[in-house]
Amino acid sequence: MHLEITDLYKSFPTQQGSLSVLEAINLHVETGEFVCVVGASGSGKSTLLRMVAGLDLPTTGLITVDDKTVVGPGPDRGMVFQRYTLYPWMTVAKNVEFGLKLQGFSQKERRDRVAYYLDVVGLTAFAKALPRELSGGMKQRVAIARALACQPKILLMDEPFGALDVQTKETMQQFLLNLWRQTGTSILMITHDVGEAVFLSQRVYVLTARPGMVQREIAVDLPSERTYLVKRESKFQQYQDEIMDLLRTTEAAPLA
Ligand SMILES: Nc1ncnc2c1ncn2[C@@H]1O[C@H](COP(=O)(O)OP(=O)(O)OP(=O)(O)O)[C@@H](O)[C@H]1O
Repeated sequence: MHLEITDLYKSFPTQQGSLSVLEAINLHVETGEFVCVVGASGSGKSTLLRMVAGLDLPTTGLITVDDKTVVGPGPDRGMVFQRYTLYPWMTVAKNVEFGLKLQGFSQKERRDRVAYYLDVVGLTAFAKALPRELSGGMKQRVAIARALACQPKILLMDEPFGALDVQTKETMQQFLLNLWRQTGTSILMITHDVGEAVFLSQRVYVLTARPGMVQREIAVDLPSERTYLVKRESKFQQYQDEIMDLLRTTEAAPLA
């Protein structure tokens, strides 16, 4: 898997004229990498991820996955959003199965994959539960299982733990890190939580405030087997401080 974003610009038409949101973005993710993009609110992080998902198109520039240009959504990219996007009337198992049905997998293949990925996220016992019976963290685990069930080449995550309380968030970060190590999935995640980015990723792209440009690319040289204890190490703190300082140095351009 090779995701490449080349010279990407994105602007939106507004009543005051064109609003430039992203400029000159160059970014890549390789097989099995965990990469985070951090930036201030409004720096275009969600817009960037939506374009990688094929839900919106760049104004200029190119996004490719394995040399194929992204022109719309596809099963090679799985998406997990901040807000729970489960179908409330479907059981956990049916939610995970949904994308597989759309893709025309046989009943047996669907059953096998649902069982496998519910096990991966530790929710086998909740297969028949409805989303309203689950905690926030559990709902996000279902959303992750649903995305993984289609066996995408890359998982795209938009602030997946942004709506969770601090403790659940920490549990989910550890869960995601273990899952990433077990499955070898490539992950591109956006977050405004700097500590989360350092804890999870191998590389971090730091965006400037709007318009978002890549201000710095930072390789996180911490062991890949991490627990919360790594957050107490001085190296972790140094990465966190470096990124926070970068974020402080830029201010958003005026809206008009
Ligand atoms: N469809 C749209 N039309 C016009 N402007 C838009 C549209 N989508 C996003 N924007 C603007 O683009 C800018 C970037 O938005 P985006 O949601 O990508 O930022 P973000 O970095 O993800 O922010 P946050 O961290 O607050 O979620 C914002 O100023 C937003 O108002």
